[in-house]
Amino acid sequence: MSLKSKITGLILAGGRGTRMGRVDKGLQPFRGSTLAAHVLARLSPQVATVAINANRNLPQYQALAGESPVLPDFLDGYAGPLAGLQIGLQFCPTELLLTAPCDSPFFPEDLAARLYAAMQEQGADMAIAVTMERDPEQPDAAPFRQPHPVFALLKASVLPQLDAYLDTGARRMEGFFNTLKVAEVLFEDSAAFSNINTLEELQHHERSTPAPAAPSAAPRDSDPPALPVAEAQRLICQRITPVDATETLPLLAALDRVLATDIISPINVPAHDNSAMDGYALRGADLPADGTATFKVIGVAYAGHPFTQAPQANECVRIMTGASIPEDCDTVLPQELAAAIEGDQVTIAANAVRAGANLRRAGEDLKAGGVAIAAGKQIRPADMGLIASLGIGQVTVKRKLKVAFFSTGDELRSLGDKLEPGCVYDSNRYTLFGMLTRLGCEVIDMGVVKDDPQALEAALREGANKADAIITSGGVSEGAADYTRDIMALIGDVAFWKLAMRPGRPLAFGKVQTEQDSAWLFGLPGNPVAVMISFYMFARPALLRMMGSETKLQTVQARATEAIRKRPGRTEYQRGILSTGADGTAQVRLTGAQGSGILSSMSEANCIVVLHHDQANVAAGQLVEVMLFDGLV
Ligand SMILES: Nc1nc2c(c(=O)[nH]1)N[C@H]1C(S)=C(S)[C@@H](COP(=O)(O)OP(=O)(O)OC[C@H]3O[C@@H](n4cnc5c(N)ncnc54)[C@H](O)[C@@H]3O)O[C@H]1N2
Ligand code: MOO
Ligand SMILES: [Mg+2]
Repeated sequence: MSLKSKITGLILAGGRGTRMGRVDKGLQPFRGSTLAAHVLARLSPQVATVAINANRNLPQYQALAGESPVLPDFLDGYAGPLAGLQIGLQFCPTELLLTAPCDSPFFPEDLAARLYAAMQEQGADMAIAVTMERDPEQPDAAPFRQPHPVFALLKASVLPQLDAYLDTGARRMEGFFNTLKVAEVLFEDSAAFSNINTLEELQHHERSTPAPAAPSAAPRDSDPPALPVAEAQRLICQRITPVDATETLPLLAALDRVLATDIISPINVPAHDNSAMDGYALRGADLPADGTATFKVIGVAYAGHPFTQAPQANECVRIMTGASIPEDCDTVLPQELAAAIEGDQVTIAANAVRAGANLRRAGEDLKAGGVAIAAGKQIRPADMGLIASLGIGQVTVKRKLKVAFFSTGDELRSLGDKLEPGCVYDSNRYTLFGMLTRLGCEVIDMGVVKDDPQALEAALREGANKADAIITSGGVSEGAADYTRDIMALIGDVAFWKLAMRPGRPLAFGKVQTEQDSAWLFGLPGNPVAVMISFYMFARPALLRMMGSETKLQTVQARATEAIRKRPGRTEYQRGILSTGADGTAQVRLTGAQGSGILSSMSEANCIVVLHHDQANVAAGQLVEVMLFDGLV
């Protein structure tokens, strides 16, 4: 069943047109027909059938709708878009309803497909379009998220919820959406969702060049607001879900893998009360309140060789660290704290040891039946030891992630090739290999792919069939040979973002789909440092999430040894060298030139200085956040 056949379109034309002098907006003449006719032309190819919600001029709308219905609100008094939605859902003969307002004729031709993909992935009841906008009054301020709730794809089955919401007298769209699970889909082209509110705006659009039919047709911002890093990370994470498949491995083969199930302790750890010191086990009640007391040694307890007899008053047991505490004993005197030891007589002074001291209680580390390590943890050396301490020799982990990667560019030469004029050796594949291997992925190296649309398409298809994710480098910017963009968009649902960050400004993210399979695609920029930064900031958390883990990169604060220039409104990642200053505190200096092609300084660096979105220039001596390359564990 095609997607189109599952969707009914609804043009929302039931408003009062208050800002247009109460004219019927949808019927305003526009580029040879009417606004509503333009919306109908955009909507029809994406849906099985289109209905129009209108409350006035019904014959004119009916003429436009042809065989399809024109639906006035069921509620009285121009109750707003939710009333239109209600009647649309009542009519809706298909599983899904896609709405578009009658005054926004430029919306994307892949609106339905992209909203549907997000709805499916997130198991949502509906999906809405979102764009990033900038306040024209404050062009330097951070861009903000603008939801477009009138561009919504909904399950027809939410009608009872809408009826109940409207019955309360509430009319706000956002209020109703809060009762549903909503997926948000970021569209790069904010102009595509602009609506025509006033007659002046209508005249302005009427005069401007008519939009051709392609999706890129809507009037484009010359430079759409760049997406903040946190927002891009959120949008990526929102779409990605962990793989389901698991495998059971011997403990020694499970290092760095992600636990698929909780490790439940089958025993108390330690299994028995035992001594934390080499010394003498005794009953705390026998310790002297003042002066000294002498105890008779009645036996010896070794780790692994318990002493089974219970001491009586003023008797003790010589005990080694880790040995079980003999019955009735609750205190261990470290041997060096004895006042005197002669033969089998040990003399102890008052206050030499506190009753109850130097004992490790059964279960004080882990209780039998308790969760020793929660699912989702990447197994590190300490976890290996902990699991072994429970007597567990096999663990169930998430299956390895398969990640295909290739470099794009006619200028790239592989190792061993002659370096002709204008060419460079392909380095990105090597950094990607290293980063993916460190992350514990199964890597599929697909080599270098030329700037040739057919070769790129073949490579992306092969990657989608073989791997869970594809990582490419190069060709995502605006250059004349940057074909990757077009091919990615052609065979997948891939968005191209300009990010408010440096380096790593361009990034493509989405899904590549073939007849057989699909894979997530991370189209990283070509510049070698940008590849690494984009990988760490976006691909890494997404791949970890797919692996079932939520491990975050650790950061520390360090004093900048020099002033750092920073423009607010974007995140900057600078290569740094972290060390301990003369005063014993952490300090960081930059590695020098920060161009995104300068890989040597990435190699020299041991950390990244993260200068946050809103942060301005940093003065020497100020604290900055630092991300370490090498973790201890
Ligand atoms: N007009 C604009 N131009 C550029 C913009 C922009 O916003 N507007 N962004 C710049 C930024 S920032 C980056 S980063 C790059 C990204 O470009 P592409 O992703 O299209 O990558 P390419 O053009 O293919 O290559 C860029 C650069 O990197 C070298 N490269 C590529 N792959 C490799 C590799 N595997 N090993 C070594 N070096 C590689 C390539 O030779 C180029 O020098 O776009 C800017 N331009
Ligand atoms: O920001 Mo581009 O990402 O390095 O030069
Ligand atoms: Mg380029």
